[in-house]
Amino acid sequence: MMKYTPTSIDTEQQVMSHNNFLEIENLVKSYPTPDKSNFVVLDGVNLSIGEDEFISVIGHSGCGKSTLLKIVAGLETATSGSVRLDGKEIRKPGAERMMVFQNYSLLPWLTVRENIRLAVDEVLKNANRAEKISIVNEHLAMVNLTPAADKYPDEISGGMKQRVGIARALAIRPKMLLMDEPFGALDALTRGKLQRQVLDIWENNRQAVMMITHDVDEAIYMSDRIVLMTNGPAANIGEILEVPFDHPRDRAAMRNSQEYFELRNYALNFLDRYFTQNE
Ligand SMILES: Nc1ncnc2c1ncn2[C@@H]1O[C@H](COP(=O)(O)OP(=O)(O)OP(=O)(O)O)[C@@H](O)[C@H]1O
Repeated sequence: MMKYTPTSIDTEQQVMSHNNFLEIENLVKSYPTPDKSNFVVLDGVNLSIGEDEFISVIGHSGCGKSTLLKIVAGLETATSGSVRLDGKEIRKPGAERMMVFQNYSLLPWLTVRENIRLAVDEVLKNANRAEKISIVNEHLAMVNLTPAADKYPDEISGGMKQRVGIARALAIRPKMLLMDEPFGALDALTRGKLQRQVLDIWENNRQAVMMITHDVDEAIYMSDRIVLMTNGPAANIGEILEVPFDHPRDRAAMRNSQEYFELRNYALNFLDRYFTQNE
């Protein structure tokens, strides 16, 4: 039987081998503790992501995945090391990096359309009224929400709310999309549909994506590479797995392949190994 072999286990090599749109170098994040020592969350993370690459980050709870994503978003600052997007050091949030959260974070007093429009107004200050209307309509249609455009968040389902969050992030045309367990709160059926929808959008208009997930199948289906984190504290990148399937992807065909089976087992074994180590 064939066995999945990662193309490169050496993360230093990964930094060199991909086009460096997002570059994370020797990233350390620690928090001061009451006894005046430091709690080290991330300890020397090196990763680079291409401008049209979809990356997933998987690791056990508390290892620092959200912290890593928040530093890239500019919502947290690094203790040391550097994070650059397109050559520019990231120091604060910016419209070129949009975040999609697990808990939707929509404004309940605004309709679906108004939630998207608010972001467009904030960021695309030079667009005129007609352009803004057309951008909002285009992105409503992209996530199949045109019929629900005038509803309020509490009148729509979780899957629909997440589609609003995705449309809102994409409408301001970011260079990079950051997603923190975007499908985590959804039932399996809705999750599958939304994964397909996001992948369709991305396959038609590729951009850099960094997505946190707990789901190995989701990571394989959607991403080009899977970053496996070691357990915290002082977490790091354990391995980076290349996903050997071309886009557009056919989930059923992938699932039936030997390569899928081997990659999936490889990732699950990695996570099991780290889980049992710290039990
Ligand atoms: N502001 C903070 N102050 C102190 N410690 C923090 C702070 N934010 C996060 N941490 C700690 O950093 C570690 C990593 O947290 P983080 O939320 O990044 O993990 P995660 O991998 O995203 O977890 P999960 O999968 O459960 O969401 C945890 O031990 C957490 O308690």
